[in-house]
Amino acid sequence: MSSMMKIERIQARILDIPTIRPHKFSFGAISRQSPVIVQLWLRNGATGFGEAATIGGPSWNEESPESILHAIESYLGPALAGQDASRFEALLQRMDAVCKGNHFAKGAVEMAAVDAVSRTLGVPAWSLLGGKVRESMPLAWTLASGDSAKDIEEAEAMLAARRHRVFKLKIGARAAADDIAHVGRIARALAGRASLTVDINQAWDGNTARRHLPALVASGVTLIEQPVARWNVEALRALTAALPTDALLMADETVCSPQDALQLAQQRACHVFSLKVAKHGGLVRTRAVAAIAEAADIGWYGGTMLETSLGSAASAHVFATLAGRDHGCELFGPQLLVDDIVSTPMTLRDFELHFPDGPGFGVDVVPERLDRFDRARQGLQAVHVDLGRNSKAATAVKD
Ligand SMILES: O=C(O)C[C@H]1C=CC(=O)O1
Ligand SMILES: [Mn+2]
Repeated sequence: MSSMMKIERIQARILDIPTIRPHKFSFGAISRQSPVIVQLWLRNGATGFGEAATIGGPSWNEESPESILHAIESYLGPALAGQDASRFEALLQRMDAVCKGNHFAKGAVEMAAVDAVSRTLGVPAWSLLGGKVRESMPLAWTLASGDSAKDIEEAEAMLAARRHRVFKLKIGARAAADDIAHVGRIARALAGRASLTVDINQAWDGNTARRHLPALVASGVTLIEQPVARWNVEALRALTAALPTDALLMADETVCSPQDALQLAQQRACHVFSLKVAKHGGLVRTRAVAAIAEAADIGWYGGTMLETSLGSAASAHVFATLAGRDHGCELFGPQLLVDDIVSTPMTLRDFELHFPDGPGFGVDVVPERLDRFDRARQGLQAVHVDLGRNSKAATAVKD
């Protein structure tokens, strides 16, 4: 069997898919996503797909669609040619030997290998990842238009359609007092009908966070994500210790490797990990980070890098297998994009995302859609985050 599972070829390409509206972060706004889609062929004729999405080029962390494509084409793909695709850990070790870091790129390749092997065996990917313990999860939606009235209108529509009742607000681009007022307006409008979380995406220093987190909790926010820089574990520790008991502090950018997870656990520097397949470097390593969460009595959240239905379904497969205490998920990337690359996306019903079964990740990529959004075919340039007039970077230049 294993010679049948040998990797014949790996190909990657960048897609550019517009978002349904600008999505604003503390560091700028995006109006398109540029996922890298990997296709992997086995000698047995089976094929699998993987995805790595970044946000605003390399604005979220060091990796960009271009760096991911380059790492796969020049290093990871050649290192894996002829290898047994079913030996996932061995593939990771080989990729680590030829390429330091580059977790997003490795994650996309490993995802394609898991898909191809699952399809060869005719089984769902979750069965190779430990077996599933859940069929669905509550699905959050991010309100990030930058305008309180528009965000409230959007939330009302989501509630009426029974799609989402957990809303994550992206803050940190404006003065903290303006953000607190924005969160307060939305909290009052949705009181008793929805829960609210905020993601500051590293925008605050420790003192700003210490001063403003109590007001966020007082207005009803129950989960606070990455308020300070990813290196600032000491501030995360102090904020976690001081947070009123109604709310939890969640690490995102700080928790990538199992070693990051262990450090946060040892220092009790958060209550929850946001798990994301891309930043952990694949499905297998997502499980390694989740194991540390469980052992340390830290909760987990099913995070997203705003992937298409492909990367979202792959994430759903690993989230389906995890033990420990979960705090819902945010695999809403497909709903934020104007179009999709699979024939039938995952089902969203009664505020829950229903996880697909297999074979593979249980979603089928439509080749013509890949062609339609292919950056090379569209002749588009690299995506840049829009620094806009609200951003600190733009203000700093003006000042
Ligand atoms: O969590 C992030 O930092 C990235 C992403 C996830 C949801 C969203 O709106 O942005
Ligand atoms: Mn985040």
